[in-house]
Order: sequence, then C-alpha cells, then structure tokens
Amino acid sequence: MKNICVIGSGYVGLVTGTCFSDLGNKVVTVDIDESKIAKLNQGVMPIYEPGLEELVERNVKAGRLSFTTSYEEGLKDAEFVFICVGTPSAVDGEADLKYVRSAAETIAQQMDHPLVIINKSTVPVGTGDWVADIVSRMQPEPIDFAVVSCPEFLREGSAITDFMNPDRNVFGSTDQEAAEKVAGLYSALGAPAVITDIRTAEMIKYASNAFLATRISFINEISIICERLGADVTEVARGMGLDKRIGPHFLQAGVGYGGSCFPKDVKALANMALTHGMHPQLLNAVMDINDFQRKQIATKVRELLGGSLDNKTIGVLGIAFKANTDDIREAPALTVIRNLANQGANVKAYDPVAMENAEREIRNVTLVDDAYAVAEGADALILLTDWNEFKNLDMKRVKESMNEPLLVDGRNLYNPDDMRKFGFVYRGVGRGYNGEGVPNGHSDEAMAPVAGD
Ligand SMILES: NC(=O)C1=CN([C@@H]2O[C@H](COP(=O)(O)OP(=O)(O)OC[C@H]3O[C@@H](n4cnc5c(N)ncnc54)[C@H](O)[C@@H]3O)[C@@H](O)[C@H]2O)C=CC1
Ligand SMILES: O=C(O)[C@H]1O[C@H](OP(=O)(O)OP(=O)(O)OC[C@H]2O[C@@H](n3ccc(=O)[nH]c3=O)[C@H](O)[C@@H]2O)[C@H](O)[C@@H](O)[C@@H]1O
Repeated sequence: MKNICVIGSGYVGLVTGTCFSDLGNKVVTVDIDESKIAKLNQGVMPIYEPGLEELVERNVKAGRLSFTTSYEEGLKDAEFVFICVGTPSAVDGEADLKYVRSAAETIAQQMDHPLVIINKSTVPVGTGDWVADIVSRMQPEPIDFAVVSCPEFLREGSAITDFMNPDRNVFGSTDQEAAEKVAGLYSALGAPAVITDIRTAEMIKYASNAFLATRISFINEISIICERLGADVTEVARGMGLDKRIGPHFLQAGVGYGGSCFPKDVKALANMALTHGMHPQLLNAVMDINDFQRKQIATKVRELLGGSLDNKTIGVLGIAFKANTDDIREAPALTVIRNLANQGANVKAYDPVAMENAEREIRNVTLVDDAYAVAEGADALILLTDWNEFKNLDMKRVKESMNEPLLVDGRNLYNPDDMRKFGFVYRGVGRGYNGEGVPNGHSDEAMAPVAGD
C-alpha cells in the first residue's frame, strides 16, 4: 500500500487515481474545479467513462479513495504525486503549460516532506526538467524531490481496461531510483516497463500518438483514392492488416481523428520541430489530410443534394469524437455541423451521451431526443459517431420518415448493399461506389485511365 496524490481529476486523473486505489493504494485526488469535487463527493461522476462509477463507489466505501480541492490535504501523507492536469493547444499549436506550471508551483509551496513528482500529463520534451526547476525555485526551503515522466496511453471509453491492461508503461527520470519506484506502483499490472531518461519518455508519448494519427491519415488518404478508383477501403484495410508487420489497428477510414489528444499532440509535436528549426513535413501532411477528411463530409452531402445546402434539413447521428465517451473536444461533428450551418442548412443532431456537452458548446444545431427524431423530415442523414445504438436502427422506419433517403456514413458503419436495399442513396468513406448501386467503380468515370497510363 502506497500513499498517492493525484493532481487533476479529469479523464486521466480520475481514472488513474481510482485504478491505483483499486490496486490497494490510498489515493487522494485533487482538483481546482470545486463543482467537480463536489459531484465526486456526492458519488456523481463528472465524466462518462464505462465502469468508472462502480469502481469509484467501491474504493470510496473501502476508504482508499477520496476527493478534495485542497493540495494540503492531498499531499499530507503522499509519497507520490501525479500531475494529471490538461495541456491544451495554445494559439500556434504549442502545448499550453499554464496548468502544469500552476500545479508544480502549488506542490512546491505546500510540500513538507520528500516527494516523487510524476508528470502524467502529455507535455513537450523538456517539461520534466522545467518542472524540476519550478519546484526547486518555489520551495520555501529545500526538501528532496524527484521528477519522473510517466506518460499515459489510455483511451477514453475504455480507460479503465486500458489502465489495468497496458501494453507497456514508460518511466523516465534523471533519478533512476525514483523511476524504479514509480515502476513499482505498476508492477502488479504485469506489463513491460520501459525505464529511460526523462526526455525520451516524453517523446515516446508524442511519437506514439503521432504514429497512430499517421496511420489514420494514411488510411484516409487511401480511402479518397479508393473512392475515386472503385476499391473498397474497408477490404483494403483488412487485407493490409492481416500482414503481421502492419497489424489491423487504427486503419479505419472515416471522418478523421478527433478528441482532446491526437489533434493537439500532433500539432504540439510539429510545433516542437518548427521551433527547433526543423520542417515537420509528414506531421503537416497528417494534419492536412485530417482537415480535408472532416470537410469533405459537407461537400459530399451538398453534391448529393444537387449543389446546395440552403434551407435543407440535415440530420446528424453522433456528436462525440468517438463512441463510448461524452467528450466532444475537437470532435469531427463540430466541424461538420459548422460547415453545414454556414452553407444554410438546418442541422438536427443526437448523441447517446454527449448531449449535455453539445448543448453547452455547439450553436447552429437543434438537439433532438433520439435517432428517429433526427431522421424525421431530413433531406439527408449523416452518421458521425459509431455508437452501438446506431448499428441496429430500424432503417425502414428511418428511411420512411425522411424527406429524401440520402445517407452519408462517415464511419462505414453500415453495409452499403443492405442500405441500398432499404432504398437509401448511400455514401460511405472510400467504398468505391461512384454512382448509386454501381459497386466497385464499374462506371465509365471511375474506370477512366489514371494519369500516366
Ligand atoms: N483524455 C485522455 O484520454 C488522455 C489524456 N492525456 C493527457 O492527460 C492530461 C489530462 O487530460 P484530461 O484528463 O483529458 O484533461 P481534463 O481536462 O479532463 O482534466 C484536467 C483536470 O485538471 C484540473 N486542473 C487544472 N489545473 C489544475 C491545478 N492547477 N490543480 C489541480 N487541478 C487542476 C481541471 O480542473 C480538470 O479537472 C493532458 O495532458 C492530456 O493530453 C493522456 C492520455 C489520455
Ligand atoms: O493521448 C491520449 O489522450 C490518448 O489518445 C488516443 O486515445 P483517444 O483520443 O481516447 O481515442 P482513440 O480511440 O485513439 O481515437 C482517436 C480518434 O481517432 C479516430 N480513429 C481511431 C481509429 C481508427 O482506426 N480510425 C479513426 O478515425 C477515433 O474515431 C477518434 O476520433 C490514444 O489512442 C491513446 O493511446 C492516448 O492515450
């Protein structure tokens, strides 16, 4: 049993704290957001994350997990303190470290015994050294501490499973003993530990996210080519993914990656390269492709509607950046809804769990109660999040209630032939249907020779 303090009780802090308490440690999570802590103290989860509520309840009851706004209370018995605050994008794409700075300063001012300070937030290479510098400068009197970088690799929507079953954990420090102590907290999970220097650990996180984003942009670029030349990207991805050197993951073409991490982390890595005199060509291409992928959805719908979206009613299924989360940060749906509304469309939308966040953050959209209300009277329906509840809709009912049976499937969730049987004009992403009911590009246009033939 170790005493752990977690600073920041968002997606990462709350999951990290809760999972560590479930592993038998005593954990206090701290947040400056009073309403978040008040909710947690009433047993109400401030975020949607499958399985979290039960785990919090169990560990609070067992006396291993508590929540506070007070650093003093959080740090009182702690041997380890995890910094899990947000690192959003600043204006030019660099990571904004104001929350990390403030957390480091407060830890320095409040600590009254030696601590291992762990950066779990995703932070630019060199931040660990910067945090160490802040802590030494801000301590009223010198007390021993070490800084360890321990980046987090969990995904929203499967955060608890990911935390408990990691592929690896990474620990970086100039203080090898401190890195090993932090690795010890994770040893019960049985995953490989990569113990390295602090800058390398920070880079492993950015490089991992950027690589996954690159795979997505790669398959999205392939999808555009597939669409034009009459191939089906879902089959292409399957055919590629069975090669063990390639693997099947992160090869789903769609509306582009979103969320609070890939967009900001690819931008921040590109910014790190730029500010050190390098030209991040591949990362720039990854971001360009992702922008295009989002924007082409409204273009597709406009073309299907004969060139104009003005006064058309468009239904949007799904707002969250992916299924199983209420998070709409950088969700592709935000771009799509804005593009549609800017071209004069009336947009209706529904999401199984992100409605509260959508109500707070999105204008130019009418939020309705379910998928059928989205379809009712719509001139086109766009699927943007691959929620399970959209997989088995009564598509006959959906089609009959629509004004025009146009279906744009931004996640390739549906079987194109089934949708056509229901009477939809169906467009997926990269599925090689160039005209309605003309599979795999057997149209004159699609079969035209490509340049260079
Ligand atoms: N969301 C995710 O799936 C993952 C996020 N990360 C990284 O983890 C970090 C945190 O991300 P999220 O948990 O998503 O952010 P979040 O926005 O959900 O939570 C951050 C929390 O920190 C609190 N906070 C801000 N300043 C504070 C301070 N000085 N003292 C105490 N609390 C403070 C905020 O009130 C907020 O509750 C980011 O760097 C992110 O890139 C890494 C892996 C996965
Ligand atoms: O640093 C982070 O915050 C986290 O970022 C991602 O996790 P997350 O953003 O929760 O979600 P993912 O499942 O990775 O999906 C990200 C985006 O890519 C999209 N995606 C994913 C996979 C795919 O094949 N195609 C695709 O378009 C998703 O729909 C979503 O919009 C990483 O997967 C985590 O390892 C990492 O810890």
